[in-house]
Amino acid sequence: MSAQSPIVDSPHTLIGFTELVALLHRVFVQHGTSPEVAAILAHNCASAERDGAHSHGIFRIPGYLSTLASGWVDGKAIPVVTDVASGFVRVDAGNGFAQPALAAARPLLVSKARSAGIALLAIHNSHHFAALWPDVEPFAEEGLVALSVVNSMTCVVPHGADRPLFGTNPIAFAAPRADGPPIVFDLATSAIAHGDVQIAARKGERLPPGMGVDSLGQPTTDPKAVLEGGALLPFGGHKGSALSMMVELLAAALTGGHFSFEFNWAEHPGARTPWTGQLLIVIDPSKTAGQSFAERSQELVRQMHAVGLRRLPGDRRHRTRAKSLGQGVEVELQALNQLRDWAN
Ligand SMILES: NC(=O)C1=CN([C@@H]2O[C@H](COP(=O)(O)OP(=O)(O)OC[C@H]3O[C@@H](n4cnc5c(N)ncnc54)[C@H](OP(=O)(O)O)[C@@H]3O)[C@@H](O)[C@H]2O)C=CC1
Ligand SMILES: O=C(O)C1=NCCCC1
Repeated sequence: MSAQSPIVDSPHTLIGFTELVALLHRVFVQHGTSPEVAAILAHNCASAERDGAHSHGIFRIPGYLSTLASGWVDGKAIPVVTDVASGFVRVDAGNGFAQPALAAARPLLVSKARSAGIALLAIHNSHHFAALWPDVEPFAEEGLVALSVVNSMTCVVPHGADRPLFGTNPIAFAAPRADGPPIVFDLATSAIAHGDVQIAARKGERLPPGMGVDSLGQPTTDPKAVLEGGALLPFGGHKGSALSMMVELLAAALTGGHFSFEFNWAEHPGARTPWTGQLLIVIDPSKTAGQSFAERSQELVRQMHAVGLRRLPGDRRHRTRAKSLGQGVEVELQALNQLRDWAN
């Protein structure tokens, strides 16, 4: 199995979303996951590709497969859900992927959020290698507000420090609104996601200034210098750094997962998935808001548009999604052929 895929800027082709999910399902099963885990990861990965979230779509498949081959992650893990307290659910992902752990705990989490108004899900012993928005958006589609954080692997220098410690540590948020898809944002707390640095390196592009440092800690715009011994910076200086620290605390310390600097995959060549933790908070706004929350969030959007805002977070994804569902998902031909090989 080659880790050199996909080739960016190669010819593209179209594939139906359902066909892509089925293809990815076969790829995962062929490479050691259970059919249940494969179904969740395939849908997640195809959704990212469908929405144009390329740094966490098909681009990630070689990393998933080399990780499975290395024995670093258990592709057949069965998550263990514990009902801890009225608003608190805990899942041990069993050294498996985080998304099946979330799926296993979801019914209990939603029922607690609906009865208590708020519920918290702590996932530990888990691997998250994907975009975070697919974890929160479905809650908002059923009228709930959701916030999630996950920590990754050490590659970000805390503001004011000399060496990397934090992960790229994304934060995702989703809220329903009356006249449109949920409001969703999902952002790395690093100046750029690690996946985008890899993509820039493959394309031979430079990074914008202020995103990374080389192995000597000197500012660089060379993505290879960042990947080969260098590191990333937090977005927004001390502010992004504080948020990244918060993600470490919530996603790892509070869940019982590893901090980004605590796991060591050196003895598993090919391992790419951070072995960390994830936190979700789900709120039922009907319990807290005096007026309809969805109407209030719609009003906020109206006012943002009134002051000239043209793009909400999530707008680009939804435009790409609509196009993909109409014409098919645009994928690199070489990457698609490789997936077909891996599926057989
Ligand atoms: N699993 C893991 O450990 C990690 C995963 N990641 C994932 O990497 C992905 C990319 O992260 P990142 O590079 O920070 O994301 P981006 O900087 O591309 O986007 C961040 C958010 O801002 C929105 N946005 C971007 N540009 C604009 C604009 N001009 N106006 C309004 N909104 C805008 C995006 O919406 P839209 O999507 O519509 O463009 C998105 O919600 C995320 O999905 C994240 O979860 C990152 C780090 C670690
Ligand atoms: O893009 C990133 O940054 C990451 N994505 C998946 C997990 C590792 C970090």
